Amino acid sequence: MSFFSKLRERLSKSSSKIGSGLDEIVSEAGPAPVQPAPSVPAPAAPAPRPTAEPAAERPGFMGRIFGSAAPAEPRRELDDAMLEDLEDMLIAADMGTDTALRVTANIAEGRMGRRISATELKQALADEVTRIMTPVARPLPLYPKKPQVVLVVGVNGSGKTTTIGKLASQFRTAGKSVVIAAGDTFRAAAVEQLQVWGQRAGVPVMVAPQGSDPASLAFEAMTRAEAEGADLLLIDTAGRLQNRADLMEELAKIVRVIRKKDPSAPHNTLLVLDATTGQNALSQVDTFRKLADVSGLVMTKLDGTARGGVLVALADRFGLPIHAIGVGEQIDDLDAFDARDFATALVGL
Ligand SMILES: Nc1nc2c(ncn2[C@@H]2O[C@H](COP(=O)(O)OP(=O)(O)OP(=O)(O)O)[C@@H](O)[C@H]2O)c(=O)[nH]1
Repeated sequence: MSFFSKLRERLSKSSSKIGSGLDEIVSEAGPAPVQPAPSVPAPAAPAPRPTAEPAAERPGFMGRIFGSAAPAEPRRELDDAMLEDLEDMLIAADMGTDTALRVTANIAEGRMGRRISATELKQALADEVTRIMTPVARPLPLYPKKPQVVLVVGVNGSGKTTTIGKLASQFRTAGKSVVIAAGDTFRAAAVEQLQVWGQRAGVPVMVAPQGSDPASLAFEAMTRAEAEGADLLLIDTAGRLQNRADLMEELAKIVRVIRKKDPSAPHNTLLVLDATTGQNALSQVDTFRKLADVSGLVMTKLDGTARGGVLVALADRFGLPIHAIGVGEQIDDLDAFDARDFATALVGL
């Protein structure tokens, strides 16, 4: 199955919320406007011929020639009330107030007073989402630097381990050599999980005794990656946010230590976000940008949530590159982020 088909299928909670929201908004229209009465009296209608079919269902002349046309879609005049409904629906779909307002205003431009269908509205929304997201849809940049050091940050449970496993596997498939460092040394379960992913991906995972200093593990991993001429070093980190000062110090120390080996490292700092947290993802970006020099985002768990609209809010507010999205727990359920594919799937087109 192509990733786009998977995305369409797995984004269905978000897309059915948005898609059916737009259908409802349009169907809330009152009766179609009354046509002005013809100035010339119409000729008396011929007496209806007895027929099994109601006359209204008979196809017109063009329909008889080209085959029967689909029933016309309901339409609603785009006015202030409809825009307000649209804005509320976008906010409910986790796009955030500012983004919802901007998107609504852009959709209104040039369309006020026109009677539009749900399909036209979906198309207009997909265009707006694509416009916002195109500048941030950038795959993880790869540098000739060996090893390219990728620091992976994010709160516990956001999907860091899984993302590292999936990335490692994809890089391996692309012929790159990879080393993983299990930098959350406090959580034995996290280390074990990373080892399982490493096995699946065929990538060595460097671990340290529970509770030991993650920075010294990072240094050892850097030494090994250099010695082996590895293309990439992926470093997992702890995600405890209860004590930000500790976490900040831990991350800063990892960076200090790897810079002893390569002053330009880390080359990427990926923040992994869980789509099911909705608007909370915005405050996580704020927090992690203060803790680390976040260079790009990965959004996981877009399957199984109706809150996928938050990715639009993130793109609009921060403009940070979105490198990849996750739509499941399997190794091939992560792929580069494509703005048009995402927008189309999100609105249910
Ligand atoms: N449905 C779904 N589940 C995912 C996705 N990505 C990760 N998960 C699941 O989310 C859970 C947490 O993922 P982890 O990769 O362990 O998250 P973490 O950030 O490393 O968390 P810690 O190990 O607690 O630090 C696991 O059960 C994963 O299988 C995704 O894209 N979709």
